[in-house]
Amino acid sequence: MSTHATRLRIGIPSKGRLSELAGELLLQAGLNFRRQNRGLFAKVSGLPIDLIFLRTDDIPTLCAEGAIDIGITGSDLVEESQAKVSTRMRLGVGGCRLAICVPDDCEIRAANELDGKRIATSFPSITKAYLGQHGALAHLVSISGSVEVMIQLGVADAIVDLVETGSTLAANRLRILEEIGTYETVLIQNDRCRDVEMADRVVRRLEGVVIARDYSMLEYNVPRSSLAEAEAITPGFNSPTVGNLEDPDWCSVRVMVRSRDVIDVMERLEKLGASAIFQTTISNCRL
Ligand SMILES: Nc1ncnc2c1ncn2[C@@H]1O[C@H](COP(=O)(O)OP(=O)(O)OP(=O)(O)O)[C@@H](O)[C@H]1O
Ligand SMILES: O=P(O)(O)OC[C@H]1O[C@H](OP(=O)(O)OP(=O)(O)O)[C@H](O)[C@@H]1O
Ligand SMILES: [Mg+2]
Repeated sequence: MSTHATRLRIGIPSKGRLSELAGELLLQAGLNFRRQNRGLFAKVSGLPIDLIFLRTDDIPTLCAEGAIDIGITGSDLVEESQAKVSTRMRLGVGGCRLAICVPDDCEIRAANELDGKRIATSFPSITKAYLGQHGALAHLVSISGSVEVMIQLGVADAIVDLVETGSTLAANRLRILEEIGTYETVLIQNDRCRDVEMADRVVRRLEGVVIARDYSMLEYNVPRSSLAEAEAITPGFNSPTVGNLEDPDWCSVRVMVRSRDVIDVMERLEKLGASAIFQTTISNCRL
Protein backbone atom coordinates (compact mmCIF):
# COMPACT_ATOMS: atom_id res chain seq x y z
CA MET A 1 0.00 0.00 0.00
CA SER A 2 1.37 3.43 -0.87
CA THR A 3 1.85 5.95 1.90
CA HIS A 4 1.59 8.84 -0.55
CA ALA A 5 -1.44 11.03 0.07
CA THR A 6 -1.33 12.54 -3.40
CA ARG A 7 -0.64 11.04 -6.78
CA LEU A 8 2.03 12.44 -9.09
CA ARG A 9 0.66 13.57 -12.44
CA ILE A 10 2.80 13.12 -15.53
CA GLY A 11 1.65 14.74 -18.79
CA ILE A 12 2.68 12.96 -21.97
CA PRO A 13 1.81 13.57 -25.65
CA SER A 14 -1.46 11.90 -26.63
CA LYS A 15 -0.57 11.67 -30.33
CA GLY A 16 2.06 12.77 -32.81
CA ARG A 17 5.71 11.77 -33.12
CA LEU A 18 6.58 12.25 -29.43
CA SER A 19 3.71 10.12 -28.18
CA GLU A 20 5.32 6.77 -28.95
CA LEU A 21 8.81 7.91 -27.91
CA ALA A 22 7.52 9.07 -24.51
CA GLY A 23 5.47 5.91 -23.93
CA GLU A 24 8.44 3.64 -24.75
CA LEU A 25 10.71 5.56 -22.39
CA LEU A 26 8.26 5.27 -19.49
CA LEU A 27 7.70 1.56 -20.05
CA GLN A 28 11.45 0.91 -20.28
CA ALA A 29 11.85 2.81 -16.98
CA GLY A 30 9.39 0.42 -15.32
CA LEU A 31 6.44 2.83 -15.31
CA ASN A 32 3.94 0.32 -16.61
CA PHE A 33 0.59 1.53 -17.86
CA ARG A 34 -2.13 0.47 -20.25
CA ARG A 35 -3.81 3.15 -22.30
CA GLN A 36 -7.38 2.40 -23.34
CA ASN A 37 -8.15 3.18 -26.96
CA ARG A 38 -7.87 6.99 -27.24
CA GLY A 39 -8.07 7.26 -23.45
CA LEU A 40 -6.71 10.44 -21.92
CA PHE A 41 -5.81 9.03 -18.52
CA ALA A 42 -3.94 5.94 -17.21
CA LYS A 43 -2.71 4.74 -13.83
CA VAL A 44 0.88 3.53 -13.46
CA SER A 45 0.78 0.06 -11.94
CA GLY A 46 2.12 -0.22 -8.40
CA LEU A 47 3.09 3.46 -8.09
CA PRO A 48 1.10 6.56 -6.99
CA ILE A 49 1.39 8.06 -10.47
CA ASP A 50 -1.25 9.05 -13.03
CA LEU A 51 -0.46 9.66 -16.69
CA ILE A 52 -2.47 12.31 -18.50
CA PHE A 53 -2.41 12.24 -22.32
CA LEU A 54 -2.30 15.81 -23.63
CA ARG A 55 -1.41 17.77 -26.74
CA THR A 56 2.37 18.13 -26.89
CA ASP A 57 2.16 21.93 -27.22
CA ASP A 58 -0.17 22.29 -24.20
CA ILE A 59 2.16 20.39 -21.85
CA PRO A 60 4.45 23.35 -20.91
CA THR A 61 1.50 25.60 -19.97
CA LEU A 62 -0.38 22.85 -18.11
CA CYS A 63 2.78 22.05 -16.18
CA ALA A 64 3.36 25.72 -15.25
CA GLU A 65 -0.29 25.95 -14.14
CA GLY A 66 0.14 22.92 -11.88
CA ALA A 67 -2.37 20.71 -13.71
CA ILE A 68 0.48 18.21 -14.13
CA ASP A 69 3.60 17.93 -11.98
CA ILE A 70 5.99 16.77 -14.67
CA GLY A 71 5.67 16.47 -18.42
CA ILE A 72 7.36 15.22 -21.55
CA THR A 73 7.44 17.66 -24.47
CA GLY A 74 9.73 19.43 -26.97
CA SER A 75 12.18 22.04 -25.65
CA ASP A 76 11.08 24.21 -28.61
CA LEU A 77 7.53 24.22 -27.22
CA VAL A 78 8.79 25.04 -23.72
CA GLU A 79 10.69 28.04 -25.08
CA GLU A 80 7.83 29.19 -27.30
CA SER A 81 5.28 29.00 -24.47
CA GLN A 82 7.53 30.96 -22.06
CA ALA A 83 6.01 28.73 -19.37
CA LYS A 84 7.65 28.96 -15.95
CA VAL A 85 8.85 25.38 -15.59
CA SER A 86 12.22 23.74 -14.87
CA THR A 87 13.81 21.41 -17.37
CA ARG A 88 14.83 18.35 -15.32
CA MET A 89 16.49 16.36 -18.09
CA ARG A 90 17.05 15.91 -21.79
CA LEU A 91 15.60 12.65 -23.02
CA GLY A 92 17.96 11.95 -25.94
CA VAL A 93 15.15 11.73 -28.54
CA GLY A 94 13.20 14.07 -30.84
CA GLY A 95 16.19 16.15 -31.93
CA CYS A 96 15.37 18.89 -34.45
CA ARG A 97 16.27 22.46 -35.46
CA LEU A 98 14.15 25.56 -35.83
CA ALA A 99 15.12 27.48 -38.95
CA ILE A 100 14.18 30.47 -41.04
CA CYS A 101 13.59 29.14 -44.55
CA VAL A 102 13.15 30.87 -47.89
CA PRO A 103 12.57 29.64 -51.46
CA ASP A 104 15.66 28.04 -53.08
CA ASP A 105 15.82 30.77 -55.71
CA CYS A 106 15.26 33.70 -53.34
CA GLU A 107 17.86 36.50 -53.19
CA ILE A 108 17.68 37.01 -49.41
CA ARG A 109 20.99 36.10 -47.70
CA ALA A 110 20.49 37.11 -44.04
CA ALA A 111 17.74 37.52 -41.45
CA ASN A 112 17.99 41.32 -41.34
CA GLU A 113 16.79 41.43 -44.95
CA LEU A 114 13.45 40.08 -43.74
CA ASP A 115 12.47 43.49 -42.34
CA GLY A 116 8.91 44.24 -43.43
CA LYS A 117 8.41 40.75 -44.95
CA ARG A 118 5.66 38.25 -44.04
CA ILE A 119 6.73 35.14 -42.12
CA ALA A 120 4.50 32.13 -41.49
CA THR A 121 5.26 30.07 -38.38
CA SER A 122 3.92 28.08 -35.44
CA PHE A 123 6.64 29.73 -33.32
CA PRO A 124 5.70 33.43 -33.34
CA SER A 125 7.29 34.22 -30.00
CA ILE A 126 10.73 32.68 -30.74
CA THR A 127 10.62 34.13 -34.28
CA LYS A 128 9.80 37.66 -33.09
CA ALA A 129 12.60 37.57 -30.50
CA TYR A 130 15.16 36.24 -33.01
CA LEU A 131 14.27 38.76 -35.72
CA GLY A 132 14.29 41.56 -33.15
CA GLN A 133 17.88 40.62 -32.20
CA HIS A 134 18.78 40.72 -35.89
CA GLY A 135 17.27 44.13 -36.57
CA ALA A 136 14.22 42.98 -38.50
CA LEU A 137 10.57 43.66 -37.79
CA ALA A 138 8.50 41.17 -39.75
CA HIS A 139 4.77 40.60 -40.12
CA LEU A 140 4.10 37.23 -38.49
CA VAL A 141 1.40 34.90 -39.77
CA SER A 142 0.62 32.32 -37.06
CA ILE A 143 -0.12 28.89 -38.52
CA SER A 144 -0.40 25.56 -36.69
CA GLY A 145 0.80 23.17 -39.42
CA SER A 146 1.72 22.63 -43.10
CA VAL A 147 3.89 25.74 -42.75
CA GLU A 148 6.11 24.92 -45.75
CA VAL A 149 3.24 25.43 -48.19
CA MET A 150 2.49 28.99 -47.03
CA ILE A 151 4.93 30.69 -49.42
CA GLN A 152 3.39 28.87 -52.37
CA LEU A 153 -0.05 29.92 -51.12
CA GLY A 154 1.07 33.53 -51.23
CA VAL A 155 0.59 34.02 -47.48
CA ALA A 156 4.27 34.52 -46.64
CA ASP A 157 7.70 35.42 -48.05
CA ALA A 158 9.58 33.16 -45.61
CA ILE A 159 8.76 30.58 -42.94
CA VAL A 160 10.15 29.55 -39.57
CA ASP A 161 9.65 25.85 -38.93
CA LEU A 162 11.22 22.72 -37.49
CA VAL A 163 13.65 20.81 -39.66
CA GLU A 164 14.81 17.28 -38.96
CA THR A 165 15.92 15.45 -42.11
CA GLY A 166 15.27 18.43 -44.42
CA SER A 167 13.06 16.35 -46.71
CA THR A 168 9.98 18.58 -46.26
CA LEU A 169 12.07 21.62 -47.20
CA ALA A 170 13.47 19.87 -50.28
CA ALA A 171 10.01 18.72 -51.37
CA ASN A 172 8.82 22.34 -51.20
CA ARG A 173 11.96 23.82 -52.83
CA LEU A 174 12.97 25.76 -49.75
CA ARG A 175 16.41 26.32 -48.19
CA ILE A 176 17.58 27.23 -44.70
CA LEU A 177 18.46 30.91 -44.42
CA GLU A 178 19.47 30.83 -40.75
CA GLU A 179 19.19 28.36 -37.91
CA ILE A 180 17.50 29.78 -34.80
CA GLY A 181 18.22 26.91 -32.42
CA THR A 182 18.43 23.17 -31.79
CA TYR A 183 15.87 21.37 -29.66
CA GLU A 184 14.99 17.95 -28.29
CA THR A 185 12.49 16.15 -26.09
CA VAL A 186 12.76 17.10 -22.43
CA LEU A 187 11.25 16.33 -19.03
CA ILE A 188 9.87 19.42 -17.35
CA GLN A 189 8.65 19.98 -13.80
CA ASN A 190 6.65 22.70 -12.09
CA ASP A 191 7.79 24.47 -8.94
CA ARG A 192 4.82 23.28 -6.89
CA CYS A 193 5.22 19.58 -7.58
CA ARG A 194 2.73 17.44 -5.60
CA ASP A 195 5.33 14.81 -4.69
CA VAL A 196 8.96 15.90 -5.15
CA GLU A 197 10.30 12.58 -3.87
CA MET A 198 8.31 10.62 -6.45
CA ALA A 199 9.27 13.08 -9.20
CA ASP A 200 12.96 12.55 -8.33
CA ARG A 201 12.41 8.80 -8.47
CA VAL A 202 10.91 9.10 -11.96
CA VAL A 203 13.85 11.27 -13.05
CA ARG A 204 16.38 8.71 -11.74
CA ARG A 205 14.56 5.91 -13.55
CA LEU A 206 14.48 7.85 -16.81
CA GLU A 207 18.16 8.79 -16.44
CA GLY A 208 18.97 5.08 -16.17
CA VAL A 209 17.21 4.39 -19.46
CA VAL A 210 18.53 7.44 -21.33
CA ILE A 211 22.15 6.72 -20.37
CA ALA A 212 21.75 3.01 -21.13
CA ARG A 213 20.46 3.85 -24.62
CA ASP A 214 23.56 5.92 -25.28
CA TYR A 215 26.17 3.50 -23.95
CA SER A 216 27.34 -0.08 -24.49
CA MET A 217 29.36 -2.32 -22.19
CA LEU A 218 32.72 -3.29 -23.63
CA GLU A 219 34.77 -6.17 -22.24
CA TYR A 220 38.26 -7.10 -23.35
CA ASN A 221 41.55 -8.68 -22.31
CA VAL A 222 44.72 -6.67 -22.64
CA PRO A 223 48.42 -7.15 -21.72
CA ARG A 224 49.10 -5.38 -18.40
CA SER A 225 51.91 -3.48 -20.13
CA SER A 226 49.29 -1.82 -22.38
CA LEU A 227 46.65 -1.22 -19.69
CA ALA A 228 47.40 2.49 -19.25
CA GLU A 229 47.03 3.08 -22.99
CA ALA A 230 43.85 0.98 -23.09
CA GLU A 231 42.39 3.01 -20.23
CA ALA A 232 43.17 6.20 -22.11
CA ILE A 233 41.09 4.86 -25.05
CA THR A 234 38.28 3.67 -22.75
CA PRO A 235 38.17 5.92 -19.67
CA GLY A 236 34.60 4.78 -18.91
CA PHE A 237 31.71 6.68 -17.35
CA ASN A 238 33.45 6.80 -13.99
CA SER A 239 36.44 4.46 -14.36
CA PRO A 240 36.98 1.02 -15.90
CA THR A 241 36.76 -2.18 -13.84
CA VAL A 242 40.03 -4.08 -14.13
CA GLY A 243 40.26 -7.78 -13.19
CA ASN A 244 43.02 -10.38 -12.98
CA LEU A 245 43.44 -13.23 -15.45
CA GLU A 246 45.15 -16.57 -14.80
CA ASP A 247 48.11 -15.28 -16.83
CA PRO A 248 49.68 -12.54 -14.63
CA ASP A 249 50.84 -10.60 -17.72
CA TRP A 250 47.22 -10.05 -18.80
CA CYS A 251 44.13 -8.40 -17.29
CA SER A 252 40.46 -8.05 -18.18
CA VAL A 253 38.63 -4.74 -18.51
CA ARG A 254 34.91 -3.92 -18.30
CA VAL A 255 33.95 -0.42 -19.29
CA MET A 256 31.08 1.71 -20.60
CA VAL A 257 31.64 3.22 -24.05
CA ARG A 258 29.36 5.50 -26.08
CA SER A 259 27.63 3.16 -28.54
CA ARG A 260 28.42 5.39 -31.50
CA ASP A 261 32.17 5.16 -30.68
CA VAL A 262 32.33 1.38 -30.13
CA ILE A 263 33.58 0.28 -33.57
CA ASP A 264 36.36 2.86 -33.56
CA VAL A 265 37.32 2.00 -29.97
CA MET A 266 37.41 -1.75 -30.78
CA GLU A 267 39.79 -1.13 -33.68
CA ARG A 268 42.09 0.96 -31.53
CA LEU A 269 42.10 -1.64 -28.74
CA GLU A 270 42.83 -4.42 -31.21
CA LYS A 271 45.81 -2.47 -32.56
CA LEU A 272 47.05 -2.17 -28.99
CA GLY A 273 47.04 -5.96 -28.62
CA ALA A 274 43.71 -6.42 -26.83
CA SER A 275 41.74 -9.58 -27.56
CA ALA A 276 38.35 -11.15 -26.80
CA ILE A 277 36.67 -7.77 -27.20
CA PHE A 278 32.90 -7.98 -26.66
CA GLN A 279 30.20 -5.35 -26.93
CA THR A 280 27.00 -5.89 -24.98
CA THR A 281 23.86 -3.79 -24.86
CA ILE A 282 22.90 -2.10 -21.60
CA SER A 283 19.14 -1.92 -21.20
CA ASN A 284 19.11 0.01 -17.94
CA CYS A 285 21.61 1.33 -15.41
CA ARG A 286 22.17 3.27 -12.19
CA LEU A 287 25.43 5.18 -11.96
N1 LIG B 1 10.76 16.46 -37.82
C1 LIG B 1 10.13 17.03 -36.81
N2 LIG B 1 9.11 17.83 -37.06
C2 LIG B 1 8.42 18.40 -36.06
N3 LIG B 1 8.68 18.20 -34.77
C3 LIG B 1 9.69 17.40 -34.46
C4 LIG B 1 10.46 16.78 -35.45
N4 LIG B 1 11.38 16.03 -34.84
C5 LIG B 1 11.19 16.18 -33.54
N5 LIG B 1 10.18 17.02 -33.28
C6 LIG B 1 9.68 17.39 -31.95
O1 LIG B 1 8.34 16.95 -31.86
C7 LIG B 1 7.49 18.00 -31.41
C8 LIG B 1 6.12 17.83 -32.04
O2 LIG B 1 5.56 16.74 -31.43
P1 LIG B 1 4.04 16.31 -31.64
O3 LIG B 1 3.79 15.25 -30.61
O4 LIG B 1 3.16 17.52 -31.69
O5 LIG B 1 4.12 15.59 -33.03
P2 LIG B 1 3.61 15.96 -34.48
O6 LIG B 1 3.86 14.71 -35.23
O7 LIG B 1 4.31 17.18 -34.98
O8 LIG B 1 2.07 16.24 -34.30
P3 LIG B 1 1.12 17.10 -35.22
O9 LIG B 1 0.27 16.09 -35.91
O10 LIG B 1 0.35 17.93 -34.26
O11 LIG B 1 1.97 17.88 -36.16
C9 LIG B 1 8.19 19.27 -31.82
O12 LIG B 1 7.80 20.34 -31.02
C10 LIG B 1 9.65 18.89 -31.66
O13 LIG B 1 10.07 19.09 -30.34
O1 LIG C 1 12.90 17.91 -41.91
P1 LIG C 1 11.82 16.87 -41.90
O2 LIG C 1 12.33 15.53 -41.50
O3 LIG C 1 11.08 16.84 -43.21
O4 LIG C 1 10.77 17.24 -40.75
C1 LIG C 1 10.23 18.53 -40.61
C2 LIG C 1 8.77 18.58 -40.90
O5 LIG C 1 8.04 17.75 -39.98
C3 LIG C 1 7.13 18.54 -39.23
O6 LIG C 1 5.84 18.53 -39.79
P2 LIG C 1 4.73 17.50 -39.30
O7 LIG C 1 5.01 16.16 -39.88
O8 LIG C 1 4.61 17.57 -37.83
O9 LIG C 1 3.43 18.07 -39.97
P3 LIG C 1 2.64 19.40 -39.57
O10 LIG C 1 3.12 20.45 -40.51
O11 LIG C 1 1.23 19.05 -39.78
O12 LIG C 1 2.97 19.72 -38.14
C4 LIG C 1 7.70 19.93 -39.27
O13 LIG C 1 6.71 20.91 -39.03
C5 LIG C 1 8.24 19.99 -40.68
O14 LIG C 1 7.24 20.26 -41.62
MG1 LIG D 1 3.86 18.76 -36.33
